[in-house]
Amino acid sequence: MNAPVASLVGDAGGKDSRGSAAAAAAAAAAASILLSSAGGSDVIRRRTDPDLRGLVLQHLCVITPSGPGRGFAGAAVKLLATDLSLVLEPGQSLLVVGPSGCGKSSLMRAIAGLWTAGSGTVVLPGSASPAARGSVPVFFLPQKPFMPLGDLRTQLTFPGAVPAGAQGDADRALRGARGSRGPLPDVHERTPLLAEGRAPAASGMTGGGGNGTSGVVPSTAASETAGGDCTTGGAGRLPLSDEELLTLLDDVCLPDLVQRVGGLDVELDWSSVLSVGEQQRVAVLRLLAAGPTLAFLDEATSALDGPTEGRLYGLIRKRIGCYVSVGHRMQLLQHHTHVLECLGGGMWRLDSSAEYQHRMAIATGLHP
Ligand SMILES: Nc1ncnc2c1ncn2[C@@H]1O[C@H](COP(=O)(O)OP(=O)(O)OP(=O)(O)O)[C@@H](O)[C@H]1O
Repeated sequence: MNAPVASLVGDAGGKDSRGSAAAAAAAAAAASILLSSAGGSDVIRRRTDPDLRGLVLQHLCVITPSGPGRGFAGAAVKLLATDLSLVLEPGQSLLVVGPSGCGKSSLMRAIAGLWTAGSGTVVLPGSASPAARGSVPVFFLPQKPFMPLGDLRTQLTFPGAVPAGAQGDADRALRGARGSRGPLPDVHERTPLLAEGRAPAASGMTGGGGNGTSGVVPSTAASETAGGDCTTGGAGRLPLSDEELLTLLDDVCLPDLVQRVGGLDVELDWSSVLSVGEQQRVAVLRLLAAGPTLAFLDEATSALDGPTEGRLYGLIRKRIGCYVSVGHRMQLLQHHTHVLECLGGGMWRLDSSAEYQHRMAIATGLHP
């Protein structure tokens, strides 16, 4: 890999689009390209790099799906993000914020490889080799965790290690999660990453402008199981000993769960017997157990009280090198280094957490 970029970098496709008027014009132009080409053959291109420890987005555009069997019947294509480029380095974390329905989850899913409509390039960490054990490149936590059939141990270790050569199973699971919509495309060719060596970020970059239409999910994308947590191929650190599981349960504020349900081997209907907040804590345990290079958390702690959410994010911050979250609570800011604000109509703004808080304080009159 090329020399690391010093800090998270956002740009708007090389254009000077910091001014909101310029950005708005770029987004409007992009929208007209997008809307006229919706249903065409453009796709979000995706690559993996075994040396990458973070995330690279290049000119990413995300739109709502269109065409037969996709999206909402008769609904117009909606621009969710335009011309978003950034580099997330190890130790950096991104909080995606914005009004309800502006496209935060869709953007996250597009980046993770679970959403197909758009254009641009996403580069994700990959396994060093198919047989490599000890690291899961990418892990995705949805708001509502998937609780598979099985005993408590199965819940805690889901989705478990992906054995070498089992990518076909992951692909099948992904295809099932996507509603069997056509074949999974091939992995795009590898090209040198971070080759541009972007300059350190100027603060408060805004964006908009780009093109793209419908999509692609390569076999190296994060695989999802029935809408639940997902990982990319490669083996995780599982299986875990009972002692390790008990320690992790303690970590995620479920110290008495094993005792309460009657043991690790007890089988119950877990989505009924555990509250949503408990299920979210189980999902965070899975994340900590897997120890991925890069994690995506889509409102994954939304059902938790503030102190518990803070404690879990404290652990994530310490143990997961790089992560992207969608969330609404201001307290999440302290657990992320940068903020991507979705402004609607595909527009966005990228700030450091401190800059974002400063702006918010001024906007709400809390700061002179
Ligand atoms: N499969 C789909 N087909 C077409 N449009 C969709 C699809 N899924 C979501 N959308 C639309 O995309 C837009 C963005 O949805 P998304 O869930 O990404 O928003 P969000 O910002 O995460 O919202 P919230 O904060 O309420 O969770 C919404 O208008 C939604 O209706």
